[in-house]
Amino acid sequence: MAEMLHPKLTEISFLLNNGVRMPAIGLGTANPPEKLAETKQAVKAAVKAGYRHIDTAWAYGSEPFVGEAIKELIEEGVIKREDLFITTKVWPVLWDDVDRSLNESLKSLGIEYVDLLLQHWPICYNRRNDPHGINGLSRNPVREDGSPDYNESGDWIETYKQMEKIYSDPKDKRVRAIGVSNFPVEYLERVLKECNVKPAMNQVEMHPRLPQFELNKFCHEKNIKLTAYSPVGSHGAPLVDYPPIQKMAEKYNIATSDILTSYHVRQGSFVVPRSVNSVRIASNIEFAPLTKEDIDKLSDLGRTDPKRYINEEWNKVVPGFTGTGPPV
Ligand SMILES: NC(=O)C1=CN([C@@H]2O[C@H](COP(=O)(O)OP(=O)(O)OC[C@H]3O[C@@H](n4cnc5c(N)ncnc54)[C@H](OP(=O)(O)O)[C@@H]3O)[C@@H](O)[C@H]2O)C=CC1
Ligand SMILES: O=C1O[C@H](CO)[C@@H](O)[C@@H]1O
Repeated sequence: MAEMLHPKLTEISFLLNNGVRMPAIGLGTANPPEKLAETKQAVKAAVKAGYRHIDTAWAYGSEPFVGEAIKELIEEGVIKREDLFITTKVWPVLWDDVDRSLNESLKSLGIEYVDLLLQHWPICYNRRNDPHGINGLSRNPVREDGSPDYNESGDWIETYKQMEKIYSDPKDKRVRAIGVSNFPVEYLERVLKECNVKPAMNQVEMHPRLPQFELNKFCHEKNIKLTAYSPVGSHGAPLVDYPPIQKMAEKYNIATSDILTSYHVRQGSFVVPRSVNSVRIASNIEFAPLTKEDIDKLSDLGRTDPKRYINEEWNKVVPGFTGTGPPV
């Protein structure tokens, strides 16, 4: 029997609810401090391997390196700015100053617009100066007793309202689409009720051990796309060594990481694996034609062995974004 030909994940894209086209797979850039500078060569390797979508954030400290890579790729004639899809995010220390956040991101990235701007977390922090922080601000401010320094009178919806104002101004060309990240269903419902622009995206931790059944159902019904972060289990890629997923990879004669990326794209979602290793960057884009039964089997791990990898102290105020996640 002739072998089936499949596209690479980098050749697949989906439309957002405002008509903007977004490549299905992007390179994650939340690199640890000791690997931050490697972001530049990672982005260049990714683009040369076919990626056209880069996921970054004000809070990552990786924007200047993403910017250097974009500049060189354009100068080398590899791509034009409009060939790339750049996502960045507003961190909760700038919850009430989206204009500043966006301008700092654009400056660091060396570009005039981003393709997608996300509210990173529905949280309001107080601003504290920190010369070692991001643009002089502490990323995760804490009080004397070590607890997160939330702004108790702040309302997280203010961030989204400022984002939609920028997006809706016909003279302001700085963002092509807006969305959110780490939003549970009840928070999305509030946005839909109180705001005018429907979020195009909700970026959340998602993989077979955290399949986000409820969010998938809600977002599908409302035409809000999902992006899966930490698709291989974040630092050290623990899901790549997870036996049930390895078994699925053997069936398809493909790398385990490709099962983990294809799992989302096969369901119409976006995925942003991170790597600074050019071999892994290029190998994470093979497409596995998973059947509905295979996807159901993988998602069942979210019932039998649920696990959340991004589980930080300050996430705990967001319902469903702590512990092993929402009940399934
Ligand atoms: N909105 C949000 O709140 C969040 C968004 N994100 C976004 O999602 C991206 C991805 O999530 P992240 O948490 O970084 O974790 P990932 O699940 O992408 O895992 C990254 C780790 O996996 C390793 N890795 C990647 N591919 C392979 C492979 N094929 N085989 C073995 N190891 C591999 C990398 O190491 P190496 O570099 O050595 O290859 C790195 O240690 C982030 O970079 C960021 O852009 C992430 C967390 C939260
Ligand atoms: O986007 C993010 O990345 C870090 C973890 O890598 C997390 O704190 C934040 O939500």
